[in-house]
Amino acid sequence: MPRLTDAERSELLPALEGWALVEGRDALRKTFVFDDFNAAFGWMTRVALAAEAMNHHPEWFNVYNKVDVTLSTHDAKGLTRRDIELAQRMDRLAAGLTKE
Ligand SMILES: C[C@H](O)[C@H](O)[C@H]1CNC2=NC(N)=NC(=O)C2=N1
Repeated sequence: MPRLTDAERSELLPALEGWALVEGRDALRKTFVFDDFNAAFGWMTRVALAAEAMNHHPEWFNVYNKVDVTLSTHDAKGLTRRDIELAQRMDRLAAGLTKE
């Protein structure tokens, strides 16, 4: 899986709501804020099943109602289409559940 080209980056990244490039690493990051732990962990469970089916796994850190997510393709040492796809799926699964 090739890393995203500059052209792909300028097309795909601005379309992602709330995701930002990580400094010093070719990765994307977003913090999801839910009502409570139940909502956060329920979402994580649904994302986990989708991620496993894609064979593409997030780096994430959960405290109570917040989930900090970092996406990167380890095999490619940077961003690929898979990261964009997982970001989109995460956003879709979180639709209507997040605060702000
Ligand atoms: C062996 C297995 O297919 C690979 O390690 C997969 C699993 N999940 C993965 N997830 C992510 N984020 N990046 C990868 O390169 C990756 N590779």
